[in-house]
Amino acid sequence: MPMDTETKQSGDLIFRSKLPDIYIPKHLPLHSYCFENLSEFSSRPCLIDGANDRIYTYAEVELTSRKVAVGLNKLGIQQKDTIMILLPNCPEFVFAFIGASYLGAISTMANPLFTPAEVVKQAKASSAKIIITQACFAGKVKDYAIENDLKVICVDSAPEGCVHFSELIQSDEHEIPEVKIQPDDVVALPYSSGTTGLPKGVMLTHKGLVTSVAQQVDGENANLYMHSDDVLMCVLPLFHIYSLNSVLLCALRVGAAILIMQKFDIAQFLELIPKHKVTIGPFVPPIVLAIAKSPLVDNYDLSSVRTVMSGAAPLGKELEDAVRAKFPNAKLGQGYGMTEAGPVLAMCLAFAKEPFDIKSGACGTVVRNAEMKIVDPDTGRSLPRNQPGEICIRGDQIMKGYLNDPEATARTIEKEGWLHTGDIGFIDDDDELFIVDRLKELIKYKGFQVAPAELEALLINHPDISDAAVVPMIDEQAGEVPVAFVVRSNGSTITEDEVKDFISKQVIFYKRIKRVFFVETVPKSPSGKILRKDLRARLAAGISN
Ligand SMILES: CC(C)(COP(=O)(O)OP(=O)(O)OC[C@H]1O[C@@H](n2cnc3c(N)ncnc32)[C@H](O)[C@@H]1OP(=O)(O)O)[C@@H](O)C(=O)NCCC(=O)NCCSC(=O)/C=C/c1ccc(O)cc1
Repeated sequence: MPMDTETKQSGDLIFRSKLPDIYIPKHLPLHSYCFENLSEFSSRPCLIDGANDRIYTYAEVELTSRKVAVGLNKLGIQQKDTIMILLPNCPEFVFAFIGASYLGAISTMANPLFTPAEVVKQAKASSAKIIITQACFAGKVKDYAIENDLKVICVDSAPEGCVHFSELIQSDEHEIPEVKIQPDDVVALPYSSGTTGLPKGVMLTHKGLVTSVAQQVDGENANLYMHSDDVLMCVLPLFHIYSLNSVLLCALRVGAAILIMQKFDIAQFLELIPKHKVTIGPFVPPIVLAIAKSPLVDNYDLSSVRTVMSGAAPLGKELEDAVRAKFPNAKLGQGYGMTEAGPVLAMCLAFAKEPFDIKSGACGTVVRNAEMKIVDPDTGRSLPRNQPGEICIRGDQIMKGYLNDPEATARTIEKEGWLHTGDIGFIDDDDELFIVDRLKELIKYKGFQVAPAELEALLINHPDISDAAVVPMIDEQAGEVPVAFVVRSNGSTITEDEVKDFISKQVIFYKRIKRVFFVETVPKSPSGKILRKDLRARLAAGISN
């Protein structure tokens, strides 16, 4: 009998999953939870390095992670300390993350393609005590490490002043210090700008990540069914929570193999799928687009894939239909996540062990053991089915808060525990969630976050710019790209290219400004807030410079 998925609670209309709640062992530290059933698959492949076909079994991954925990501890890392993982996808990423968890330490992850200033900002804000990276990126943190007496560990070779990762693995795993990890202790600290402002450290706890993974893959009728015969394509970067949670942690929990790709390359990607009989593909729309458009696809047998999931940005119906034809045996659907939400709010129920019918365009149904409501952004009142409003979520999986920023935390999570997403959507009669708009100012380039406030702060630093506003512009390849409305200082003749170059030098590629529109003033509310909606409307109406 279907559960009642809609209830009223102190005036709020609350939506729940069609799947019943389950027991979640949220008292366990994350590593203990992930490896709880290890004995069932210890000799099976855990990590497959796509670059060289090297396979690490579950037993090896667990042992190496414990050795790394000891190695980190010998370098001074203790419970509650933070390490920075500045790596592309590679086995060492996994050893470092799980190793830190064993110590009760925290991992903050950053994109290795960040500029030195971007990396240092995060290292400073998170108080990272060690930075783990590749030799080619070590130069980005060299000065900061010397000034602050930090160790830099390189996974491939050890340039002068750096420690080689292999030294960590030489430790005796029995020397792990005894630590008492509390469910509310932080284990991961990704950075996200949330609904407004600059990137902030998102405190994800052991309990939060255990709950999120369980909501996806635990239970008799798992929402995102996967098992130890599955092979997951891990091409999305582990330094973002999507891949870290829905690929790595979910796979570890069920004993599936994780096929690691360091960088997306369509030819190599298509070759690896039949070679390793990939069964589950967690993707983002630009990858789906590449598959739909590539003439190479027809040369490869993609019949091993049974699940294609898209998340992190909206997937249009046409694209969904176009890619469906490329995977003859796959179910296609979407998941909806946000770093602050732990990250998964909704997951496609066609991925359940006993699947439900779904509609294309939906981004799933709220996960089990959680509550969702849709509120009117003006009145705060909760709305019934089929009426769009701000999506809010409550449950043990959401973040503990933003690091050292109680005000931003209070703006995002209400006292009653509801996390506001800044996304506008509605729930239909079949409990499926559809996202229709965004309240928050965030720009998403291929699923990567761009915080307008960050670029605006850089722009107004230029002496020839007196004011600036950054908003998203629709782009076929990237989904959205950042564009700037700029007010020149008195007498300045600064050009579009000069503005673009000024920013390009300071930010990672996906934050580069693609267009500059010079204006007399930036529209603002009486309280000084940039009226981004007006600027987006001007773009939609086809502004010309
Ligand atoms: C794989 C993508 C889709 C495409 O990559 P690409 O084809 O290399 O294109 P890019 O535009 O990213 O990169 C292009 C540039 O970067 C360079 N590049 C690129 N990787 C390299 C490299 N490893 N070395 C060196 N140069 C490089 C590349 O050469 C090129 O440089 P240039 O020519 O100068 O522009 C890439 O954009 C990507 O990984 N996007 C996804 C980001 C992502 O994971 N976001 C998740 C945020 S968290 C979230 O929203 C959670 C949602 C969620 C939803 C559901 C859930 O279940 C759970 C969670």
